[in-house]
Amino acid sequence: MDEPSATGHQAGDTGDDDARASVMSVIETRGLTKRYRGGQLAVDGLDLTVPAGSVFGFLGPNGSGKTTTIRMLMGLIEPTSGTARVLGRPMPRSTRTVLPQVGALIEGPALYGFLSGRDNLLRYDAADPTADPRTRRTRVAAALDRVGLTAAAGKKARAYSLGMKQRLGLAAALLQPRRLLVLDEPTNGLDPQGMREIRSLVRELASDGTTVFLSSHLLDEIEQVCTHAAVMAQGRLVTQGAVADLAAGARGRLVVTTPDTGDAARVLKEQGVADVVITEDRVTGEPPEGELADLNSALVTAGVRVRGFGVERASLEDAFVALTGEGFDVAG
Ligand SMILES: Nc1ncnc2c1ncn2[C@@H]1O[C@H](COP(=O)(O)OP(=O)(O)OP(=O)(O)O)[C@@H](O)[C@H]1O
Repeated sequence: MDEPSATGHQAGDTGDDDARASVMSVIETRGLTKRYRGGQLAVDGLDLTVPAGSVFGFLGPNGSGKTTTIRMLMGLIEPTSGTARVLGRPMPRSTRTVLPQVGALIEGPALYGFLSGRDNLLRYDAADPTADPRTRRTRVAAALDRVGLTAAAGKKARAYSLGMKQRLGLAAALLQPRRLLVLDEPTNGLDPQGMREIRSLVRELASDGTTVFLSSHLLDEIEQVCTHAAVMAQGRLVTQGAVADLAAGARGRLVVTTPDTGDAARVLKEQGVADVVITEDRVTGEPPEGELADLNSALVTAGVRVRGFGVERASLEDAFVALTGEGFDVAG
């Protein structure tokens, strides 16, 4: 693949196979804040660090400030205070150097319905002053192939399904080699099949070393595709880090499967298990510190017939609840 054509490289700024790039933060913000004119504090003192090569999930309920952050990162709006660096350069000051190296899909792709998918891409590329017209057709064909739209390339875009439109938008973001892809809610409005397609495409892109920053209000989506995540709530960063570490920070629930749920619940409470809940043949609760085998043995000694005993793996949702004391409830 060609190198990005930007000039004035600094250390770790020359490509994905550069070992130095792996230690660089692709996105870094410090105290990033946006207060809209109406007084709404949309983003409040955000310190975000996105490692190179990560698939970074930017998670938060609707209205938590994700789109506002992305718009500041892309130099579309000015922060009220704080700083943002993308690919090591300050934004919005370096927009012209940085943006050619970033593929973005923000708020749905802008497509011409009367043009075919292929012609949309040709036109989009022609509007990019950094794109080489001599390689245009080849690059468009490669991007269509990448997103699985080769067979449908000649169809008018208005005949595309929502998922195909999203994929065409991704193809537009992939017309040139990119070091960073920024996708704002890429699966929003898609059916489960369309969601799966976009997710597997994201995984594939990431396996080539491209850093992917994607926003979502879907916890399980982040768990499925992301290596790292940041969680936003009401404009503030709740937590960030490797997805595995975030979930590991929260303890999973103890689950006992038994026909003797009443007795089991009583024994578990006596043994210090908190928040005991009975659902059908399962009793769950917050495991106490200490040896879990002792709990099992207390159940058996009390004559409780135990079919299953274990601790469920903590999810990102458990972590969110533990950190905010609230459920991860989203509207829409
Ligand atoms: N142009 C604007 N003027 C005033 N307030 C705004 C503007 N854009 C967003 N807001 C407000 O800022 C807050 C954060 O909005 P933002 O769109 O960044 O959140 P989000 O997490 O991206 O949510 P969504 O997924 O719904 O877009 C919300 O309360 C929203 O109403």
